[in-house]
Amino acid sequence: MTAFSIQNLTVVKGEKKILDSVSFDVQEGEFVCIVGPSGAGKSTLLRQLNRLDYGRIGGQILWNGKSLEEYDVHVLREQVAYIFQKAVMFPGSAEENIKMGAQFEHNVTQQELEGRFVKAIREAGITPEMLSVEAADLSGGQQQRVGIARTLMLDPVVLLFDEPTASLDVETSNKFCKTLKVLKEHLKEKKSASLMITHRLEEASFLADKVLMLEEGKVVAFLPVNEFFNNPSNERVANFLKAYKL
Ligand SMILES: Nc1ncnc2c1ncn2[C@@H]1O[C@H](COP(=O)(O)OP(=O)(O)OP(=O)(O)O)[C@@H](O)[C@H]1O
Repeated sequence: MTAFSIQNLTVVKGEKKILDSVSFDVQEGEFVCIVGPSGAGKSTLLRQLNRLDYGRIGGQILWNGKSLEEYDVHVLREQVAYIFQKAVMFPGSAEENIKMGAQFEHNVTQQELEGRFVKAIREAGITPEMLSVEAADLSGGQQQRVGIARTLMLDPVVLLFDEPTASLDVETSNKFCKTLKVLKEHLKEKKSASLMITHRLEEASFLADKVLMLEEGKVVAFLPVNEFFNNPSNERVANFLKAYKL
C-alpha cells in the first residue's frame, strides 16, 4: 500500500521556486534516502511532509490516501515524526530524556508506556548502562540514539530523518548507521515508511530501499538502491556519483 503520494508538489519562497512539480510515491515499509546537491530542496521537501514548511503553491501530498490538510496538525506530527540533525538533550538521565515526551500522552496506560520504552531502547540501540548517565555527558552518537528512542516512545507511523549523522564524525556515523539499519528492519516489520536526507552516499547505499535524487527543486531520479548506484543510465545521476567518487 502507498503511504505517501507526493503529486506535482511546487513550493515557492520569495521569488524562488524551491520545489518544482515534485512527484513520487513511498510505499508502506519502504526506506527512502533523499540525496542531491546543497540547496536542491531536500529539507524543504521533508518538512512539507509533516507540515513544518510553508510556500506550497501547487500539487498535493496524500498520506494514506488523505490530503495532509485533512489531518489535525498535532496528530499528524505525532504520527509523522521529524528527527532533526542534532537531538536536544534536557537536564536529567538518558532514561528521563527518553521518557520525557510520552509522559504527556493522553489515553496511554503506564503499562503501555513501559512496553514502548523496552521496545524503543532496543530499536534505538541503547544499552542498559547508558540509561542512568546524564544525557549531556553521552557521546554525539549516543545522544542521537536517545533522541530517536524519545521519538519512538510516541509510537510514530512514519519517520523523517533530516541528516541524522551530520553532526557525527565518520567513525561514530558508521556505528550509528548500523543502529539505523537495525531500526530499519523493525520499521519494515511495522510497515512504517521512512525518509532520510543524507549527504553521505555510502549511507544511502547501506540503508535505502530506494533513492530519490533532487537537483534545483526537481526530481532527477527515483530508483531502487541497486539501480541508482550500479547502473545509472541517467547521466545526471552518473555525474553526481562521479563527483562523489562512487
Ligand atoms: N525563505 C526563503 N526565501 C528564498 N529562498 C529560500 C528560502 N528558504 C529556503 N530557500 C532556498 O531554498 C533552497 C532549498 O533549501 P533546502 O534547505 O530545502 O535545500 P537542501 O537541499 O536541504 O540543502 P542542504 O543540503 O544544504 O541542507 C536553497 O537554495 C535555499 O537558499
